[in-house]
Amino acid sequence: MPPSPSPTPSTSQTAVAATCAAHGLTPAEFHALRAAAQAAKARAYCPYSGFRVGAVLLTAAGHHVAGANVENASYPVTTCAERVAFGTAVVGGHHQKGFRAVAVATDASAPASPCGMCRQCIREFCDLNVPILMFDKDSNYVVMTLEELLPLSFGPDSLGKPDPAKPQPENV
Ligand SMILES: O=c1ccn([C@H]2C[C@H](O)[C@@H](CO)O2)c(=O)[nH]1
Repeated sequence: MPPSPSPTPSTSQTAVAATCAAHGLTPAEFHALRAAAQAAKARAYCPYSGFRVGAVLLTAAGHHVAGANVENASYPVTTCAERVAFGTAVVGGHHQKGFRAVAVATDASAPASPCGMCRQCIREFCDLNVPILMFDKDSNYVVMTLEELLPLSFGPDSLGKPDPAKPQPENV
């Protein structure tokens, strides 16, 4: 069963500790991801929607890779924060060692979850048990795994391809 979509108040340290224990994060990592996603949100280029989104990836090595949504006058050209972050991670050479978490922050009054296209992008680079941390304007949060957000997903294994998250010469 997916966890309740009801957000957990940011002030609940007990809940944060339980969330972290369930997903292999420390509370310090959790709060650092929240702060980094909120900082990335401030960098959004969103003159059309005014809806700021920040996304931060926690790499296996413990680095943060940030993204924010980048809109365009031709609306469909817009790139979501999550996909900006993954593109940056690929250019930085982070993608083949895997990611431990994805954090997303918005100014919405309830935690917003990644769009379908971004869920599929996350699926390309993350294991199904990777936690997606979603923060609202008050730092209340919901955490769900990729598998909970994208059940019965289509990925590299569906094509009979090797897992790109594992270091392999042909993926370099
Ligand atoms: O997962 C999502 C969903 C939407 N957006 C952005 C795209 C657009 O700039 C704005 C409104 O849809 O939010 C993201 O960055 N990530």
